[in-house]
Amino acid sequence: MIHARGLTRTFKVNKERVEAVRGIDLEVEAGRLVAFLGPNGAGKSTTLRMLTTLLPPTSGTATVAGRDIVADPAGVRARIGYVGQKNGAGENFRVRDELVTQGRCYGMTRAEARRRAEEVLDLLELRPLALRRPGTLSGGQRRRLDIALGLVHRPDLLFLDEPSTGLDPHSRADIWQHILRLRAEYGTTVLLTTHYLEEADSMAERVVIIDHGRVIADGTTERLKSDLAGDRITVTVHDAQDAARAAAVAERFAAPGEVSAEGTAVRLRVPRADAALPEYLRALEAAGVKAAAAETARPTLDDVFLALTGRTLRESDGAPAAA
Ligand SMILES: Nc1ncnc2c1ncn2[C@@H]1O[C@H](COP(=O)(O)OP(=O)(O)OP(=O)(O)O)[C@@H](O)[C@H]1O
Repeated sequence: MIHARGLTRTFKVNKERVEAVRGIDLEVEAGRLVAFLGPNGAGKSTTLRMLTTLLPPTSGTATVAGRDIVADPAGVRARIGYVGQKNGAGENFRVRDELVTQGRCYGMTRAEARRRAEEVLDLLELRPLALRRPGTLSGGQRRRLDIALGLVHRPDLLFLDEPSTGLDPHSRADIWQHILRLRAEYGTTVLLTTHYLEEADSMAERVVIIDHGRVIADGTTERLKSDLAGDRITVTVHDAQDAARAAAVAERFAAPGEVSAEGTAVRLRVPRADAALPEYLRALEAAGVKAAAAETARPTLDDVFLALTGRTLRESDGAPAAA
């Protein structure tokens, strides 16, 4: 559905060059839900805007929904939906009429556009709001209208730039339910950007982490976590002497840099805690060290970002992008 090779985009601001995107390769198969995750200024929106033909690339090539983004931008646009960060609806029409007008813009007859407007009103649960003006809708309702507008022409591929940013937790969960339903019921391919770690973690099947205009990791959340961050095991023993011995035993299960002892607690990072913990506890017993307590924790995507960059995503948010 998306094949991109070496996409770059440079902006000139006054006399300075801002390298917003520095060479992105991307393959997305039909029916997938992919999240671009990265700090502010990482290049997520710029990449999306190139893939949706809103912005020409400085270099590189891409086909989206089978059409070349440079040679056939109209062909791409006819086959994709794009929901930007800013609201797509105007203020002049009521919700239903906005949808009909959108259909007309895509060349539908009036009757066809009306029929499709009714379908998307149901799809995004907007029917009770059909006669309202967009300006009177709540943030979450308005976002649903934006998504409905992006779906009027039945695109196979939907791009969503920060679909849940600025919404309260309830509305964010609601938007996600709609996105997941689109994919489950209609097989729509969805590529979205987010900087909400927890959302990318729990909702997306594949996460592409972008930093300073480059893809620094790409895979399922499970894979990224076990390959790049690993699970944490914390074992508490009875005194500092035992902790030192437990740390020495831990080095059989984890690399030396992944083991630490502090007071009576020993921490280690391993690819899979469920497999390693029983063995570690047995090895401690064999070494004559008694464990008082043991716990495991799955890594977060922030741990993955930290392992890759030495920074946390939260720290990076709001930091100016490197040029
Ligand atoms: N039109 C523009 N002119 C100049 N610089 C731009 C332009 N658009 C984006 N940039 C710069 O390119 C870099 C990447 O911006 P982009 O919006 O793609 O990041 P992002 O990852 O989407 O960030 P956010 O999460 O804040 O939306 C930033 O340094 C930004 O200031």
